[in-house]
Amino acid sequence: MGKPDLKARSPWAALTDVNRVDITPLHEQSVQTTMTVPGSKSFTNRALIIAALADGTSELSGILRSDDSYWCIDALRKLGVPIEVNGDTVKVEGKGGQWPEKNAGLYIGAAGTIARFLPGALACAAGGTYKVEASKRMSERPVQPLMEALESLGAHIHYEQSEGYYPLTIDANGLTGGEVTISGKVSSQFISGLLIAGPYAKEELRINIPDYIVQHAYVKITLDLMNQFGVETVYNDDLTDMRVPVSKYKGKNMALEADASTASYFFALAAITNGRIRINNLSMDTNQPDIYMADIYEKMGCRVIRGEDYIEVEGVEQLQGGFTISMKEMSDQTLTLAAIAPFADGPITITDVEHIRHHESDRIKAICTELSKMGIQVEEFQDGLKVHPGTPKGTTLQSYDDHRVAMALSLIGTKVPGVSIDDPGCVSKTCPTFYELLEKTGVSVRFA
Ligand SMILES: O=C(O)C1=C[C@@H](OP(=O)(O)O)[C@@H](O)[C@H](O)C1
Ligand SMILES: C=C(OP(=O)(O)O)C(=O)O
Repeated sequence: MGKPDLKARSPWAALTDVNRVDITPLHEQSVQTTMTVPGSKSFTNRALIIAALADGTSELSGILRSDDSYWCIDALRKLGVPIEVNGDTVKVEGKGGQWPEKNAGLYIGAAGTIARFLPGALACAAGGTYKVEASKRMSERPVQPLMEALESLGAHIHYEQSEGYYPLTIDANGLTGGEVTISGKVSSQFISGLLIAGPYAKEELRINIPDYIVQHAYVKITLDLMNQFGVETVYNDDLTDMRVPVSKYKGKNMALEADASTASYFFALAAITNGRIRINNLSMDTNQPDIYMADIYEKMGCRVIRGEDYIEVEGVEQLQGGFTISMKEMSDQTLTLAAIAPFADGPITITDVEHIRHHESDRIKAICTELSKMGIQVEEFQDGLKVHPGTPKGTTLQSYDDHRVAMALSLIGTKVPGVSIDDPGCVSKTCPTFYELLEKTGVSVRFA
């Protein structure tokens, strides 16, 4: 296990000095809570970049305060965009598609959203030289298909170390527009990155996807947000053909959605502890794909109430397994499902998620290793895994500097004694308050 990349932890991180968290199971009492979860990472970083590109000022409320959004704000400020932060509200003074700072060095931490959304936004400006550095892991994650697409639209990109990877330098000299073909098999974020820059190209941008898009809902989130900021795109149902007109975003005040991915850990907690959790700042009325974990908890025997402005999950005595499921469309939740799978009454097989081997860690390998350490029988496939029922044995687990590994494994600690997780601070990538929220549900956590 490599050391965590602490440089990527921002001033909004928590627990950076903490080596380990010990989690105590709930025993007799079950979780019965109503709560709210922080803002969506996906909405926050899209809205920040679009607001910075816009004409006029935007006030965004309900932003996520985490490493990923901190580094996004930091990069935009270094580009000369005035951003005022007040709690979870930000005011962004848009610069109309040009960056006031013509020469800047940017650091984007471990954020896939910035790594894939910012390059197009930089390249579409009329001038400027921008060196962009990322965390160690983000510098190993793929970006080449996006960079090649941008180069085909006239962008000048220079790799500082390895061809196709961060760090890299972008010499902004505008994007031509016209037709571009890009695969959606590795990351939907490449496509969102092209779309966000699209209105500032010299001609209409037409994006063709020759295969399919992993997690296409995130592309829909991008298209909808562009529309809300005043840019009307045209696209077909499966999002394989999209057109972006030459246009400009208009500044807008907006309340951002809460994070459905974060919510899912708490629904999972209710599911495995036969408890009940209501989250009252989320509903099914969202494009965030992870909201459909509600359907999976239901399939496993939980009771789900889909309210107009809340979602509630109530667990059962015995969760049901014995199914195979493609998690392609909500692959961030692969780890959550894998972590609760041992508590089901039959094996659960997860397929179609090979791309998560390129996320914050090789997530398939990480979860198989850690579940095996606890004595759970797991079969690892190139594109997924099969988890058999069993009682995990408590031990010290690794988080692989991956927020979702830490959050998913923490769930197991609420059920069985002796679970400790190294470097729990990695949750700050998307949810620095995760352990605080967990404690509020009644789970006891101790930091060492
Ligand atoms: O666009 C987004 O906000 C995201 C897209 C997805 O990435 P990939 O399409 O790269 O899997 C998802 O995993 C990530 O957490 C957020
Ligand atoms: C894959 C993830 O993040 P990123 O935005 O860095 O791709 C994630 O949050 O699970």
